[in-house]
Amino acid sequence: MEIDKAIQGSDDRRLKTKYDNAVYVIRRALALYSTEEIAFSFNGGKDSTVLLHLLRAGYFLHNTEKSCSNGEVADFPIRTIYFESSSAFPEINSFTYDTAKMYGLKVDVIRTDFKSGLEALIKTNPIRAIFLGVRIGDPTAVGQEQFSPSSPGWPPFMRVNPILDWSYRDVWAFLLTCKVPYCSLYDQGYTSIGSVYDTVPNSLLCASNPSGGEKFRPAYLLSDGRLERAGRLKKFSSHACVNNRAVSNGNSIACPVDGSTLTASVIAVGDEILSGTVEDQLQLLLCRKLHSIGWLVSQSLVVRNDIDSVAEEVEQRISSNDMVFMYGGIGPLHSDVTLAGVAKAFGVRLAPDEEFEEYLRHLIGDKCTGDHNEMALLPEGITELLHHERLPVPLIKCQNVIILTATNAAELNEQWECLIELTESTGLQLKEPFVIKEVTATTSDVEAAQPLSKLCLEFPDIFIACHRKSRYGALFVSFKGKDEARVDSAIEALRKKLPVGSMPERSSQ
Ligand SMILES: Cc1cc2nc3c(=O)[nH]c(=O)nc-3n(C[C@H](O)[C@H](O)[C@H](O)COP(=O)(O)O)c2cc1C
Ligand SMILES: Nc1ncnc2c1ncn2[C@@H]1O[C@H](COP(=O)(O)OP(=O)(O)OP(=O)(O)O)[C@@H](O)[C@H]1O
Ligand SMILES: [Mg+2]
Repeated sequence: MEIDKAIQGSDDRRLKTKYDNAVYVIRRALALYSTEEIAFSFNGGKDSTVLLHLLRAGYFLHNTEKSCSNGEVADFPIRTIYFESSSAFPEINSFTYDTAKMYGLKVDVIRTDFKSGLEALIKTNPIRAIFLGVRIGDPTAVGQEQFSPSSPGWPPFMRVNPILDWSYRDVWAFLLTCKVPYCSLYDQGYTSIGSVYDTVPNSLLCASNPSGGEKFRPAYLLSDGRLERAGRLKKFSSHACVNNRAVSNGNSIACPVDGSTLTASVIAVGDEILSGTVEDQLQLLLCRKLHSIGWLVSQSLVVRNDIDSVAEEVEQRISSNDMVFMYGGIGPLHSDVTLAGVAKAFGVRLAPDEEFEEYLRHLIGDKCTGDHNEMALLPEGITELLHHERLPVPLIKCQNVIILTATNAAELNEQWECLIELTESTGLQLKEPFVIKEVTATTSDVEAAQPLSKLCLEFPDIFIACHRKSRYGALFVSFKGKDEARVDSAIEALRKKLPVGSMPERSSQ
């Protein structure tokens, strides 16, 4: 068996020990469960690629011992499951499918979230154990051992983690020693791969090339494996090279943001806003409030009152922002799906929260019905109640999602003030506010275009945005930055670049 031969022929003693231990775990599992009862969770990532070859070797060794046969593993009979997502890198997708073909894997492609996918799989198949490429150091490895039952709230199965104790270096030693194919992204500086929204090449592998562009060295050259997730930082992080895919996919801002700038997304839930029957005033107010505490708003959007739509947006925004603010869709009505959407995004269920129920009972009193109790269902295990004496009911925080119950500007002002007073428990750090200044210019867009482009290059730390209130009226140029003197310098620099007299006065602050 080529994998076993490659390892036995290597003089890397540490690798041999890791290999032997992993194969031992695999053979224990193969002895405990029948082939029909096990599955292999494969996603084309480096860790699951290592696991694939360990399983092939382990399966072969297990069988040769039983039957004394001697040969290659032609087909791999263990059911392979792949959770395909539209936000996966195309390279990951094609590698997964190519690998499946090359090694004769029987792949079940699942297009739902992990939990419901596994629920359906287990309902229709006798699966009792699933092999995963989880390693110590992965956020999901917390509390896991080589054999760990699935978490409470998940369908019942045994998680088998043969490479739990492998280091980043072990993974690359194995892949390179065995000379097996791996996803091409790892040769382009990616060191751990999530979705296109939260993954960029690891800046520690960034090497400038003579033509001035950026080039990334291959993943196996990362010397400190503890930094393998450095490319899984937020979109606007200073660690991420600007010219990367996650940024270019998501946002066209020239990115005048340093690593310390905190970013937020605002999500309103409301069919009534989307159908144009109600004007959303909270969005504007919330964006202003966030800027006033020095936060950058990276997206503000409205989604339908539909659990999956909410979950999809929340899932995307939580990984690329420091905080997500939500409003709308809270309560006992059929359309109040915000909390269910948040729970789904985090992969947890809604569960009764006694403390919250108590608050509601105080507020609603005897009128408490079954429906009202439904309001006390909160995302399990991730919810924190934000108490403030001026709030009749605490606000809900689920990890980095804050759910506001305000329905108008006055209520939002009140809830915001409470949040500001609660910064210690909310994580809502107060930063130096942005200074925003706006000027008008009487130039045409054609005249203004080039000077403005140059200005953006000269002032990369200032956001410069333009709009017109009427097609033939003045051009409004706004300047946003943390340093007022820099904002003023940018305004003066624009004045010098435009024809004399075309920037008459400062219109507002
Ligand atoms: C086959 C399989 C089983 C899983 N079992 C559990 C589980 O028992 N408990 C849990 O909290 N998460 C479970 N997860 C979810 C993972 O812990 C994790 O959220 C997922 O791999 C995404 O990781 P990422 O956010 O780093 O991409 C499972 C995932 C898969 C693919
Ligand atoms: N979409 C998915 N489909 C099937 N299995 C998955 C999926 N995502 C994660 N897994 C399982 O979880 C394991 C851990 O995922 P993780 O992202 O940490 O590792 P990886 O994708 O193999 O490598 P990398 O760290 O380079 O991304 C995988 O090895 C795989 O077993
Ligand atoms: Mg991965």
